[in-house]
Amino acid sequence: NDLFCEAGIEATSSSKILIKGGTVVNAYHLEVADVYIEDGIIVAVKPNIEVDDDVEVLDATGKYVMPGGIDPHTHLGLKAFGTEAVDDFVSGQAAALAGGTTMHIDFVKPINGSLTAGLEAYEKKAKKSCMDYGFHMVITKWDEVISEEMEIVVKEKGINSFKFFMAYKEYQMINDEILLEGFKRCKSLGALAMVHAENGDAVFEGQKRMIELGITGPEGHALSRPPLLEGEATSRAIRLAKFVNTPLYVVHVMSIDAMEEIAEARKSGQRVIGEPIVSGLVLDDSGLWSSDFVTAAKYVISPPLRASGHNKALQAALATGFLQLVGTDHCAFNSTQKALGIDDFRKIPNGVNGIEERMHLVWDTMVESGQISVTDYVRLTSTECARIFNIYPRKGAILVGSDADIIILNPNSSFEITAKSHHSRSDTNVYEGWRGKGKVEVTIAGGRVVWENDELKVVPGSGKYIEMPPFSYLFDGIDKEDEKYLSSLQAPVNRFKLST
Ligand SMILES: NC(=O)NCCC(=O)O
Ligand SMILES: [Zn+2]
Ligand SMILES: [Zn+2]
Repeated sequence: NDLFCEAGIEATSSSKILIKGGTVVNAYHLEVADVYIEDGIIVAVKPNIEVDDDVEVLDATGKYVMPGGIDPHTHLGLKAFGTEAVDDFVSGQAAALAGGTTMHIDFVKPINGSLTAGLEAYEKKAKKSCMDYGFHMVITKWDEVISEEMEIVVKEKGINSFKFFMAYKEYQMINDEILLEGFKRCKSLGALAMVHAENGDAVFEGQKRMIELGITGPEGHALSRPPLLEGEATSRAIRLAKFVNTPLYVVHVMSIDAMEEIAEARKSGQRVIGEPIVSGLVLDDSGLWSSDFVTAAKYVISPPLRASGHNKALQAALATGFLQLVGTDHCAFNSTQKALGIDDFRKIPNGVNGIEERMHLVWDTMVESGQISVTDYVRLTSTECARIFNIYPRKGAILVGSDADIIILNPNSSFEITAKSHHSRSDTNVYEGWRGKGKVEVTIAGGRVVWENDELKVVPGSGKYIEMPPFSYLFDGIDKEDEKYLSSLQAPVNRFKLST
């Protein structure tokens, strides 16, 4: 549970690795094959590869060899809620690697609205990275400077997504006018618009209502922002994205209400991506009612965990294609930080852990239970994220030429989650005591074995910043839809023009 990266424990493994005899799984195909890696790149995937003695050989017989997980939604070292998240790019990444995630995409928070200032700060935070990472950018205000900065970060800094908060009225909520401006700018740059979808004005009202009733404990958090407020904002964002005709990504889908809005939009042909997070998939709101404040407060996240039933519906939507990939929203605070809200739930820092647990919990809950196939697992935890953020097949695949970010998962082995044994700096874990089947026994990141025999061997500074180019597949054909729309307006445009 120490800081492995800071301790400077060097990876000992060779730059040439052969993974022998495992079942190699990609998003739409699996086969028994060997995987040969040299200098961080996969150079061969086929049966019976012969190698020299200087090659490290890992036996994967009876195990799955899969692309490392990609977590599309993390907040490492986030400064918010009057404090700073405990997991930074050192401990958060150590945790990720121990859980089979080899890349994450973190949200850059602007400084006084400035994107470039925010990005500089995050570049510093990420310097000691021991795994690959990318950035999304948050938009907190709107003017010509921000609009120009958006172009710079897309064209020069490798960022292809922007998030808009429809909640957090006191900090960073934007209104519909800014949402529209932002969506238009995203579209012109080929960048993906993302939303935290809750009606922030109504949440503010709901919070006042709870405080007036004397409900100050963690349960007040969930009671003040019910699913209908998530459904309303999701529906509004979807409709505004349709009006602009740009793709939309809804982060942390926590309720049936939001999920059904996404499903309806997708059924009508709209390009909307829905990202459930692992806490929303496997937990419910019951923990918020614990009589012990530390226990209850650890479950505070926005949008909140919902009543039992929402989680099962989100799992079903993920299994059947209405939702597309799984994130974590990893934003860990320890119990002393959560205690900032001991007298008022509005002051409890929002966020839960998950970066280390996601791969195991999705396996246990979705594959082990029989809801999805092993190939689906790879698609939902890795490949689809790489496609959406336009880095496939460099990431998200075990193909010749792909980065050697690989896990070996033993389906017959088991795992247990505890705050004592996890690698996060948090003193609590929202999945405390969870036991399940399917264990990530080996993690290879950037061609090095970084997790093996329950031990981390990571190299600070070895993680690379992954530039993500604009105009992912989600933008294909958007121009044709625009042309259709414009030609449908020809008749009214010409209606009162005199014929010459
Ligand atoms: N989700 C949450 O409660 N904390 C992190 C910030 C956000 O994603 O809203
Ligand atoms: Zn959020
Ligand atoms: Zn988040």
